[in-house]
Amino acid sequence: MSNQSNNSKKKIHPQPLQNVKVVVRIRPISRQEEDQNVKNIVKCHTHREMFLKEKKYTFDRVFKPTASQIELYMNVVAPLIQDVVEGYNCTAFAYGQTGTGKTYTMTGETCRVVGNWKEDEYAGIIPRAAFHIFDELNKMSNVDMSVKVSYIELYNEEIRDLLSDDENTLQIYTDNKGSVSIQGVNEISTHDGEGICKLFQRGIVKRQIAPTLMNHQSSRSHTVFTITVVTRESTPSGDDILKAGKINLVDLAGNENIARSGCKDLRATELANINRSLLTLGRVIHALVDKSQKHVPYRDSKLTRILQDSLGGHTKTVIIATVSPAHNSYEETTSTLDYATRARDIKNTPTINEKMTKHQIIDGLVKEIDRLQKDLDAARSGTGFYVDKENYQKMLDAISAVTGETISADELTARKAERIKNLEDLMYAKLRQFEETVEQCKKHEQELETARATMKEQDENLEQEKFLSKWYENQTSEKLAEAQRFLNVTKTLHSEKQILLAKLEHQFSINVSNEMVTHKAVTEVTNMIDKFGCEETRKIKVSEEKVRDEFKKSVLDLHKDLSNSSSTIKELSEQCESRARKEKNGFSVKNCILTKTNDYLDAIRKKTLVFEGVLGEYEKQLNFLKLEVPKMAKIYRKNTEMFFDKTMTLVKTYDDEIKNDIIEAGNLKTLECLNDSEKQLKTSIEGKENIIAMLRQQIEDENATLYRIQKEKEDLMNTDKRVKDCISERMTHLKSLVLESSKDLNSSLQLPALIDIQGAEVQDLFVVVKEFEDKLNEIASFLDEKHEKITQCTIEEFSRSVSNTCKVIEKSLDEKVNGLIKNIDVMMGRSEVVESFTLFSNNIKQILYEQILDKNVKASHVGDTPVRQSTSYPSRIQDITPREALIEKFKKTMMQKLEEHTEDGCMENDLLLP
Ligand SMILES: Nc1ncnc2c1ncn2[C@@H]1O[C@H](COP(=O)(O)OP(=O)(O)OP(=O)(O)O)[C@@H](O)[C@H]1O
Repeated sequence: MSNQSNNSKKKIHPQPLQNVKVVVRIRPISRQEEDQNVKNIVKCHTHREMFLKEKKYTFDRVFKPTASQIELYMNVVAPLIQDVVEGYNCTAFAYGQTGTGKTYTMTGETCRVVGNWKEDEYAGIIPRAAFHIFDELNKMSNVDMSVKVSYIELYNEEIRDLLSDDENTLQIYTDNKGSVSIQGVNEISTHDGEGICKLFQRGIVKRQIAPTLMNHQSSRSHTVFTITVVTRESTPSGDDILKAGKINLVDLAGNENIARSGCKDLRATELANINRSLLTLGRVIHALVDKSQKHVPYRDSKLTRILQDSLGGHTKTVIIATVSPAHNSYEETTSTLDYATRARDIKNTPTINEKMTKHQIIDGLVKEIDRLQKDLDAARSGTGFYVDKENYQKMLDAISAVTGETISADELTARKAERIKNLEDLMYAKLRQFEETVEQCKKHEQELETARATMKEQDENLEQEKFLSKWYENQTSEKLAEAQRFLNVTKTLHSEKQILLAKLEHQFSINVSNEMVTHKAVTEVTNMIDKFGCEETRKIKVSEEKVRDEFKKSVLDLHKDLSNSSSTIKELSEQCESRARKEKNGFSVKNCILTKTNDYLDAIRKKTLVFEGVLGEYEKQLNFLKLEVPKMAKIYRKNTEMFFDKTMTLVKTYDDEIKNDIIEAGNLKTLECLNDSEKQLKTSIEGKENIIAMLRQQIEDENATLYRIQKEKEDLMNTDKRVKDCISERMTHLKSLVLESSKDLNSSLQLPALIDIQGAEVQDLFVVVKEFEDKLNEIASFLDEKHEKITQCTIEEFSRSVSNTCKVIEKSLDEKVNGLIKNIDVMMGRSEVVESFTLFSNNIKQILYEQILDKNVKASHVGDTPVRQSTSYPSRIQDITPREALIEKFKKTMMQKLEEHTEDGCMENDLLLP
């Protein structure tokens, strides 16, 4: 049975009258028409007005040939879709001459949607509406919905179901409320737009199409594609609001004249039928508009019967009149536009089909059963077909109401006969329906029983749930209070945590920065110590090497000089000795010289010893320094590392006071270390100063000795000079004497000859000899004297030589002494080392103060530290009683109450909740 038969159960709310909406779509000139050089005789004036030649027409909308499918859909059909979902019945049908675009408008070129229905350029109304309906339904929430589709064809005045596999024709019937239904039409449920399109495609292939002269794919039947939407919404009162709306999308076959269409035989019969139904449609429209006509000939054709509700009924209707702009279609276009113009005056009363509650349905069914029961009783009690008198009267009234005519008895009899036939059909249908309904009632009764039992159970459950919910309510408020307490504690802890975190962050940033400062300072100090240690060690090494070389050289030179001196002196002594040997008193001179020389050598040896002693001392000092400097560097390094480690440990603690104390302690410790180092240095410096003083003393002693030696040397030199002068004088004198003596000696050698010869003269000779002897004695004494003088000269010469040698030695010694003094100066450089140490330690102190203490970031005040206090909060969260235990408790309570009530004889079901 069609969904339309259910209309009898629907509650219909009358609505204000609403004119049928009429739009016109002008097709573009086709290629065929272009070839025929047809003239365009249709012009659009505004979007509501158009001209056919000079005649002006006004419609709800006029679509130009260029108007797109989507433009037409959005303006004409889209508003109806919303109405359908609301529960209205709507109809959109295309009417017009064959080949003017009815199928193009309703179906489109491919009878489906490609992509989004709002964007596809070519889809017609039906596929687009299929998707649009689901878009609208999907916007609704908490609504059950069902969408059904039916598709019928009216061909040669016979109705065929395009969605059914059998070829049976279907019957139309009108129910007692005047609603037209098609018996047995297939209504197929679908869940999406795609599903609707598929059904549409399934049906369309069965549609009667044939080529005509006017359209090579001319639709030879009228089709009605119906989408029914039922929504069910539950109200808080428990009733269901049912809304049932539908849209009929009608594609009529084209009106055409047989001659132009070129139809013959079968096609001509087809055309005659098409034209008849369209003619009736025209008459119906005319009758609806013409107030003088009381009878609307819906029944004259099946098309008008199907469209009865859409024309002057409760449906919202839109007519799309399609026209060709070609001059050779002038007559058909005029006819279509005249139709359309007339149709604009048709008035409908659209109503929403809604609100069918369960109770109302049951009431309706009971009444229907009652009525049918009466009919059945009447039929059983008589022969033939009987209808209950009251029902019969209602039928008559209904006929009068529908036709609105006063009819003659014969007419009435004829109509009654037809009506009775219809009623017979209906009766059988109703009987079947009745039986089905009785079955359903039984089923419903059973369901009712089950529902009652379920309700009872649910009541009990409800009590139990009330009990549980009350209990949970109490628990919830307790838990809420507990949670609030926790919340307060958490809030306090959170704010304290924020303060502590801020402090911690602040402290951490200080620590990081201090760590960097300290690290930098320590690195600098360590580098300085390393550099200092290296530099000083290098300096000491250099000076040590230098001094050692100098000393070695000095000592070597000294030894060399001494050996040279010794050999020179030896030589001189030998010379002297040989000379002295020639002289009488030579030994005494030699001894004298040797004694002097030995004295001198002794003095030099002594000096050498002193030098060697100084050198030894100096080496000792050097060795001491060599050991001392790395030790001190080590101590510095150790102290600094110690300080760094301590500072590192300290910066990792958060307590400012402790930190400051420890930093101070660290600084004190460092200072102590520095002081210790300073003291050690001082002691070392003092030691070095003593050594230097001692060395100075030694140098002074050496200087004194040197001075003495110099003095002695000077004395010696003076003596030498004198001896030398004397010797040279004597030598000169002696030489002259020897010369003279030799002269005298030569002359004396001539005397004996003179005696022999001159005897007389012997006396004279003796005298002369005596004189000679005297002279010899004189010469001897003179020679003695001379000898003495010569010895003196030799001594002087020797002294001079010695003096020269001594000068050389002295010069060499001077150089050595100067070298020694220089070396002592180099040694004095140790005081520079000490000074560098002092400077260095001061630098370190400064760095430690400036880099660490001054640059160390002092902690600033970051909020008050939260006061230590005990926070009270529940140490354990009580478990929630399990549901099963609660249900057990509830049951017990119920049993107790029941017993108490039974004892009291009270039957009230007023068990109190806990
Ligand atoms: N607005 C339009 N724009 C473009 N082409 C159109 C338009 N209207 C119709 N046509 C074309 O005109 C031809 C005939 O259209 P259609 O089959 O829809 O006419 P019809 O009115 O349904 O004819 P019939 O009554 O014979 O079935 C088709 O080829 C169609 O593509």
